[in-house]
Amino acid sequence: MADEVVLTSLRDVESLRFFHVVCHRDSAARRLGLESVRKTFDAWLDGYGSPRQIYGETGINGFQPIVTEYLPELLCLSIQCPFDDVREALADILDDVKKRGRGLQVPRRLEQGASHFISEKEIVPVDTPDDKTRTLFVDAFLQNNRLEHITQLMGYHPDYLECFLRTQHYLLKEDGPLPFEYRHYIAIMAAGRHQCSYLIKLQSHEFLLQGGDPDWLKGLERIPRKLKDLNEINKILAHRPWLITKDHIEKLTRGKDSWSVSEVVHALVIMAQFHALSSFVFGCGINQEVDQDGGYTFRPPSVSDASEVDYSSDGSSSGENCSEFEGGGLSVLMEKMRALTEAREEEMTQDELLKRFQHVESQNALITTNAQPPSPKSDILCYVDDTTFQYEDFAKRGSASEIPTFRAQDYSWEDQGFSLANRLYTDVGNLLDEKFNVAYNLTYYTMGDNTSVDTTAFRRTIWNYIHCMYGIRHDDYNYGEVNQLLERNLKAYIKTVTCYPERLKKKDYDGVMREFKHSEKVHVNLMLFEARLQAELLYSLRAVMRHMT
Ligand SMILES: CC(C)C[C@H](N)C(=O)O
Repeated sequence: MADEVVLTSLRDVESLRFFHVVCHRDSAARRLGLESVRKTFDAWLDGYGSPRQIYGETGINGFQPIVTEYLPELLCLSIQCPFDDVREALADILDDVKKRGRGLQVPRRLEQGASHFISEKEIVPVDTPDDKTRTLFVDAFLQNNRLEHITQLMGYHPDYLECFLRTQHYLLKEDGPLPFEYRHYIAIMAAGRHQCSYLIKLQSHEFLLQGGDPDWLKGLERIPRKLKDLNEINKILAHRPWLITKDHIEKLTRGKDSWSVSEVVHALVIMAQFHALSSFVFGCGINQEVDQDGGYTFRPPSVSDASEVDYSSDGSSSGENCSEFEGGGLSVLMEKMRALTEAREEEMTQDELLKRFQHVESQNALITTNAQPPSPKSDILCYVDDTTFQYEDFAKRGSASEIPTFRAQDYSWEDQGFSLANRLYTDVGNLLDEKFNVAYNLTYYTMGDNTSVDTTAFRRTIWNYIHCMYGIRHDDYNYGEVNQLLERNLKAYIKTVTCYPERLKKKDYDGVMREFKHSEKVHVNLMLFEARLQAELLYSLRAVMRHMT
C-alpha cells in the first residue's frame, strides 16, 4: 500500500499522460503498431524522455501513437481508439502493466457515449462505414488528438462537419492575427459566459499545449490587461449584442498595448463561435469527454452501474414515433408548410410585414424559461465576471428609439460582414460564409419518417426566429410564418438553447420535435448555432465598420 501510486485525481499525477492512438486499418500495421505501442509505453513508464520525443521516435507508417501532454493517462486507450484490433492490443498492455504491479489504479470510462440525450447506439459510431464521415473523424482525431464528442455528434451531417472542422482549425491553429495561447484563452472566456465547462476544459488543455502560462488558468485576475480588456465586449456580445457600439471597438484599439483592428476581429469571431458552440453543446446534451470529471470512474464495474451508466434513459424515451404532438403533429406541420409555399404570391405592404415582426418579437418576450440558472462552480466562475448579466428580451430593451431594430438589408452578412471580415482577417469570411451557407441550405428532404418533403419554410423560419430574438429583421420575410410553423414548446426550446443554453434539461430536448429523428434535432441545433453566430457577427462587425469610417 505504502509505495503504491494511487490516482486520486487524474490531474494530480503529473508524470502520467494521456495516450491516444490512431491507426489506419491495415493488417500489417497491427503487428508493427503493437510492438511500437509496447515500446512507447515501457519507455514512458521508465521515465524516458518527454512525450514529444516519444512521439517523434515511434511514428510508424500507418500506425502512429500520439502522446499528448497534460492529459491523464490510459483512460483513453479503451475508447478513443476507433479500431477494435488496436483497442484489444492496448487492453492487453494495460493488463500487463497492472500485473507488473506498478500500482496504477486505472480509471474506467463511464459508458455513456457522446450525448446524454441520445443513446449511444443511435449516434454515428466512430468506426462508421460511411467513407466521408469516417475520413472526417480520422482527420479530426489527428487535428485534436481526440475525437471530440461534438465532432461525433456532427457526424450525422458530414457536409456541415467538414466546414465546421475547417473553420475551427483555421480560427485556433492556423496563421492569424492572434497568438495561439490568446485564442484558446478567449475561447475559455467565451464559454465561461454560458458556464460551459465542457468547452472550458477542452480549451484549457489546448491552451497549455500551446505553451500558455498555467497561472492564467487560475482566472481573470492572472491574465494580462490586454486580454482582460475583452471582458466587457465578450459579455455584451454573448447576451445582448445589440448594445455593441463603435465605442467598444475604439476603447480596445486605443492607447498603449492595445488591440489592432485585425486582432479585434479575430477575437470577435472566436468569441461568437464559442458562445454559439456552447449553445450546441447544451442543446444536444454533449457529455464530458472521457478525461473530464464525470467522464470516468475509478470504481470497478458493478451491478448498480446501470444507473450511473445510462442516464440517457430516464424513463422518458425520446419517442421517435410518439404520436401526441402538441399542435397536431408532423402531418399538420407539413400541411402548413405546403400551404405557405403555395400561398407565397400574396403581396403584403412593408408596414404589414413590420407589424408582424414586432408581434413575433413581443410574443417572444412572453416566453420565459422556468428553469433557474445552475449555480456556477468556482472553476468556471474564475473566468466570468458579472454573472448576472444575461440575455434580456430585445423587445424589452427600454428606449426603442435609441436601439432600433437591426435591418438586415442595411447591413447584411453577404454584402458587408463577409468582406469586412475577409479584409481584416484573411479568408475568415470565406470560411464562415461557407459554413453559414451549408447550415442554412442543408436538407435531405425528409421530416421524421416522411420523404420528398420541401422543408425550406420550416428551416427559414427557425433561422429568422433566432435573428428576431436579437432584434434582426429580414424585410423580405413574412414573420406570420413563425406562429404557423413553430409551436410554443419549440419556440421555448429555441429560446433556451440560444439565449440560456446552460438551463436546458433533457426533458426539454425530449419534449420537442417528438416525431423528428435525433439527426434532425441535431440539425436544428446546427441552425441555432449558425444563426446565433451570424447575429453576433452582424452586430460586432457593424461596430467595427463604424469605427473604421
Ligand atoms: C430539421 C429537419 C426537419 C430538416 C429535414 N430533415 C430536412 O432534410 O430538411
